[in-house]
Amino acid sequence: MPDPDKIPVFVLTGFLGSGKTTLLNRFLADGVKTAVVINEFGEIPVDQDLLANQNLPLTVLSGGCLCCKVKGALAPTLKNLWMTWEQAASKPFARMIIEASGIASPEPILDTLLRERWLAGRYHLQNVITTLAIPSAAAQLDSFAEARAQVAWADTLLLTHADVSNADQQTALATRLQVLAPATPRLTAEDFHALSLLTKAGPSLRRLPPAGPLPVHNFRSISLHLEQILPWQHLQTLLQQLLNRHPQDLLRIKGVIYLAEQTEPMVIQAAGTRLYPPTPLTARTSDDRRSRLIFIVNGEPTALATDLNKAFVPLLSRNAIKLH
Ligand SMILES: Nc1nc2c(ncn2[C@@H]2O[C@H](COP(=O)(O)OP(=O)(O)OP(=O)(O)O)[C@@H](O)[C@H]2O)c(=O)[nH]1
Repeated sequence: MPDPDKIPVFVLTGFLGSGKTTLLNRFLADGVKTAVVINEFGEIPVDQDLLANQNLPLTVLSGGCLCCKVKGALAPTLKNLWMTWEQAASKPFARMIIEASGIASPEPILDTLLRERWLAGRYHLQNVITTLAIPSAAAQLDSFAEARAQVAWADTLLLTHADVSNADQQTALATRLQVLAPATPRLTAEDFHALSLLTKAGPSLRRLPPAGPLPVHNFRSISLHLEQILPWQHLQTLLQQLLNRHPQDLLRIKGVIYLAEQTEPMVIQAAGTRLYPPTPLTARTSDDRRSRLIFIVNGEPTALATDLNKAFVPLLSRNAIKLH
């Protein structure tokens, strides 16, 4: 049974664009006071702007993964949050949700939560939930060790994008999961029970992740600030051309953009070669009218960087493209 004196922690993991932030918003809608830690690989964080509820203790750790470059930031973050919690007469949160970056391997995160004595005495790791986008997950599991680790360490697998998947994709994913995690419960994100994951007790015994060197990723991110305000059709054409020219290496695009035809900022997202239509931002932490875009790339992004320069440099202020 979870210890009532410890704060329950939920780790939300899953490959790039698989629906973690979407699910986080659904979880937060239950109104339980929640501290949220969001980890983003890109240098310009976007996810915090996508949260419908901006009125919560939120920490964003960006510019690397919690499993490697920013692993060291997790323990102090959780310690500070606990101190705030302990000193407050009215408790600011009753649970914590950590959203890992889409390319994070979960082991180092679990290692921090389970092996750091001070933390393990105050926080209880309740559930590790891994999202998998049905149309793309089988190929990601074949290509990326990080995706396989996310499945291997999950307490629950949550299948997303069922509405845009077909029977072949569902079978391909089910076949992979039967090999990688045959005993791990699977839910679809639409399933009513997905929402009850935050009240369900986690496993009574946990494997400890093996102590070892931190993972080395083969991913890069490119971020850019766009000062010129474009019509959507123009930007859409530029982005779709990049996605079509780099189907293997360009894994994810996301950003907050300003468009000629809209007064409010918009969110754009692409995962795989799918570019989603822009959606208005309901909440925004700042409003500087500068669009920002993040591209996450597998391998050295030389060819993509060249194409990005060709497409965007005429529209940018000097040195606005950063490789990370
Ligand atoms: N059609 C469909 N779209 C979805 C579903 N879940 C999420 N999306 C969309 O997929 C895109 C990516 O979703 P996110 O929730 O941002 O994914 P993420 O895992 O947080 O992405 P990263 O943090 O970049 O790894 C967004 O445009 C979502 O609106 C789903 O079940 N069906």
